[in-house]
Amino acid sequence: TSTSSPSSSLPSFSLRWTSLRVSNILHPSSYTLGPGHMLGILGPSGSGKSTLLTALAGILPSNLEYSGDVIMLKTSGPKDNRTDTSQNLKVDDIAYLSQSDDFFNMLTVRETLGIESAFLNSEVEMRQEMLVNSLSLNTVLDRPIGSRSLGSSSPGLSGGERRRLSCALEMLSSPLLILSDEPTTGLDSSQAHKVVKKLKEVAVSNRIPSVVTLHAPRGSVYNVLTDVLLLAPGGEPVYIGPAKEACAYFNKLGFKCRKDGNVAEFLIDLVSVDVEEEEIMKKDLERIDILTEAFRKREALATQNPPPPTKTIRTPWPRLPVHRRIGVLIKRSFKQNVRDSTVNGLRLGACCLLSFIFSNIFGENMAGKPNAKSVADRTALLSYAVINMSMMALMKTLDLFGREKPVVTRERMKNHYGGTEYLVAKMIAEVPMDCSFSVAFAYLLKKFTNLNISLGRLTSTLAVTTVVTDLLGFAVGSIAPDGDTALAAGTPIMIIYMVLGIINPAGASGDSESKLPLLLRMLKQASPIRWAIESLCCGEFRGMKLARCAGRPSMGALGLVKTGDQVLEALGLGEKDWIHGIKTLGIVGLVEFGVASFAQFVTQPASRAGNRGKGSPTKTTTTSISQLNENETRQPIKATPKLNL
Ligand SMILES: Nc1ncnc2c1ncn2[C@@H]1O[C@H](COP(=O)(O)OP(=O)(O)OP(=O)(O)O)[C@@H](O)[C@H]1O
Repeated sequence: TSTSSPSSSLPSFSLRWTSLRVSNILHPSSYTLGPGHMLGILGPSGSGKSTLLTALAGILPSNLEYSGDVIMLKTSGPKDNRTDTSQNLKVDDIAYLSQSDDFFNMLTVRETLGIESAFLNSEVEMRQEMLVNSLSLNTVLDRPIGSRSLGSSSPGLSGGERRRLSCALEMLSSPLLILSDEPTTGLDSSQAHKVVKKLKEVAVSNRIPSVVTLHAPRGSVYNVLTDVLLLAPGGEPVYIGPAKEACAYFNKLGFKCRKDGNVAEFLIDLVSVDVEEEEIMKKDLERIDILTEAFRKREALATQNPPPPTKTIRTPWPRLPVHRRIGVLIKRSFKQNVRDSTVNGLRLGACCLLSFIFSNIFGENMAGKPNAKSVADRTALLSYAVINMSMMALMKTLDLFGREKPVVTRERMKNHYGGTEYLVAKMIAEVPMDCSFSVAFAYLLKKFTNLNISLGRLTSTLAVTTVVTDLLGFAVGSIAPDGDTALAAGTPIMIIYMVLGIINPAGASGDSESKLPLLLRMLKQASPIRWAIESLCCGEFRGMKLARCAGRPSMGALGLVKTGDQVLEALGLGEKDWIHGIKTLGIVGLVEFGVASFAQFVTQPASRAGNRGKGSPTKTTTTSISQLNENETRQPIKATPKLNL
């Protein structure tokens, strides 16, 4: 394929891969896809279409081994003397449209596009308008995206509209390469044609290559393609070349394509295996063997003449300044949080209901002047208050974190912002709202019961506890690979913190901690629940005078105490005060934030190696994917596998 743009003096880009192979999933292929060209990867389900796409994007899962080179060729210079230079293919050069469409569901289409434009820090309004028009998103611009999960109360956009929005988001930047995985999923034939045509138009107007995987394209979609790669089961390529020459190629091998038939259907049929009937299956396998053998011969010839090495300069997108990046993130998180009226309503309702229930259960002994009989109830009430606020904050944070993860990963792959920036923005946007629930709960609790602790201390302790538990959620969410794992891990962590943090007024004794194994002692030190309860107990009992009670107190030795200080002594908190608990809670929160930031850094998506960034053009040395990763442990590819049917 020619790599130079025939008429323009503007630079054009081509994608070249050589002997690209992935574990035993994808067998080697080499190709150069020219500017404005669109390659369709066709093949039956499981033949490795998506795997090839992720290999080209450089975002293969870490358990897969790969070899081969992928480079971008830049053709530039005056019309009569154009030269090819090669450059690293970085994730942030690529528009990658994955199979799933993930968004912040409380935002509208317009807001979602606006946020992507803001991160791109460039004049993209015109492009945005053009994309909205050509992808027919005008009618849904001000609609919230909503959630497509079963039974969702806000279904929002249809599957096809979400697909077109994903497409628009990826096209907003000026990518050097467009990769789209099944862009036509969920679209009717006219919309599917529209989307593929739009992708091709962007490729043509930007003079860049584009690759799409297609499961079963219609004739109209196939006609948009300029090039085709046909994969057989087991990831065996059987054809790669111009779309218009595919029929002639197979005709030559003895497989006739009907002139009036759908070429895509003919190609897919060539590599399909009917496993229901043994005779037909045998024939199908024989045909595929012939095709793969012919392809391997062609591939061997092609790799005998490797392309010459070249040099390059690349111009990265300037990144937004850090304060503006955080500003955009805060705005988005805030909107996502505030607009979730169902969840917010439920949280407020839970605060009211629980304060009412707690005060009814524990409030009876607390009426009138404080006495020894109320000590256990006061301790239990404060403990449940802490547990309630912590649990609510953690569950909400983990749930939101999990839902945001795919979007954040995608954006961080494009190097829009760093993990710590995301965490800081989330804290600023979400913590005030979370704390407002703590304030409401503390106010109601104080109002309904005869707690001794001041409203200020009760409110601030519960608010700090909420912040620290939010941070715990950030840490767990950052370490866990997805939302489900985070939720599954978060609950037992919280229960451990609860068990270790709760003070049992009947059995409390200061020296019991030293008898615990080291791990449990460490966990006890890290338990926000422990420090919050200790702090509240100090605030409640320090300086309290206990009146004689009429009935017999049920808490053993605690029944004999006369002052709050004696209670604290008995609870093992003799030396401690309210401020000590709050300070330690703050330290726990800082450690959790450190863990979350570190986990975000360690799990940084592939674009960390990219050099987009400081606002000015950057020079890079020429390196192919295989060289870039030479420090990584790459095991040799195993022997050619059998067909994986
Ligand atoms: N990370 C992985 N580890 C192991 N095997 C994998 C991994 N990713 C994909 N595979 C396997 O590789 C094969 C090809 O998967 P891939 O998703 O690329 O197929 P596909 O052609 O895109 O399928 P579909 O059209 O159904 O999306 C499948 O058998 C799949 O199970």
